[in-house]
Amino acid sequence: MLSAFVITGFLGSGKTTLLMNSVREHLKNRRIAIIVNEFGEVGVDGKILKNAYSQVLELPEGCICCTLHAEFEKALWEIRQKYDPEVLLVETSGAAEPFPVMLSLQSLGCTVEGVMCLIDAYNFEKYSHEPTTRHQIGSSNMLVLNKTDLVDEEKLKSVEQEVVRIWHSYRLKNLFTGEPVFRDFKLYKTSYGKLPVEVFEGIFALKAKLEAPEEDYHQHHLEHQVLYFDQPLEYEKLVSLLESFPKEVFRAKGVVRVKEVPQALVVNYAFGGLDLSQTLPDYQGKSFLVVIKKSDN
Ligand SMILES: Nc1nc2c(ncn2[C@@H]2O[C@H](COP(=O)(O)OP(=O)(O)OP(=O)(O)O)[C@@H](O)[C@H]2O)c(=O)[nH]1
Repeated sequence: MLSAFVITGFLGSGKTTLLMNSVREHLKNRRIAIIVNEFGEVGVDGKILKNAYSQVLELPEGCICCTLHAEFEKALWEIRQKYDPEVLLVETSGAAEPFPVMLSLQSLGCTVEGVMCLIDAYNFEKYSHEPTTRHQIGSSNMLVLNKTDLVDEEKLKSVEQEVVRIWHSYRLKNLFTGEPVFRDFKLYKTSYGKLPVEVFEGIFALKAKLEAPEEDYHQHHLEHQVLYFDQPLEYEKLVSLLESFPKEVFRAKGVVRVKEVPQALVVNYAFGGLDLSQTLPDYQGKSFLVVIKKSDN
């Protein structure tokens, strides 16, 4: 049996960072394969992850929980044939719901060892009302309150209460028996996705056999646009561009060359916060920025 972990959580909550920090540390002696899906046709996470892992398969166009369902199953089959991994990690796009992914994993013979939902504790109230967020939390058995370095005790406590409340209201149930799929959840508080080794030891494995729901309940409330830059930008211009985004822009990410820095910069913008500290020294591709915003309809 191939062990699989699903890593879910809203846009910018820290999924890729968790893969870089905890997973790499705790599963370093295992044969790992990663499937990463992003919202938008250009992937950034895959480029970052390929610096750290040899077997990364990107599914950038579309969402693996709805339009890319068949491609996800094909990718899963291929990755098993090619690499024979011991552990598979699926990073869903921040706009995806994990349930259909769990279902595919089970139906293709993987053991779902755990579904981790990353919560951005700092920005949680800005996206907690999104239906996708609620389903992501309710479909998980590990709730990871991330970015705790950016919040005080009081805020963390209120985020925790709200997350737990959502889990109870939206927890996954077997459609036929009405039984909850996960009897309980485990809650972690961390920063930069640093988790204890127990998370990766298979102790939270999903025992229930999942059944497919009949209705298609997943809807996107997000849209995206990709901006390409032919020439390196001035650093200040890039910062002004990012700072000029309206609040409907939840997330922007990309790889952009600027005049002042020799390596391409990884752009990480989430809910008004900007991080330009990471670089991709070997990046040869185009300069681009994926901008994800709440859709008007
Ligand atoms: N301060 C702080 N920043 C964090 C933490 N975890 C992640 N970040 C930053 O948050 C930004 C987004 O992190 P990612 O790991 O790319 O988030 P993601 O969930 O993979 O993003 P999407 O794939 O777009 O949904 C990056 O700039 C990270 O460095 C944390 O615990 N504290």
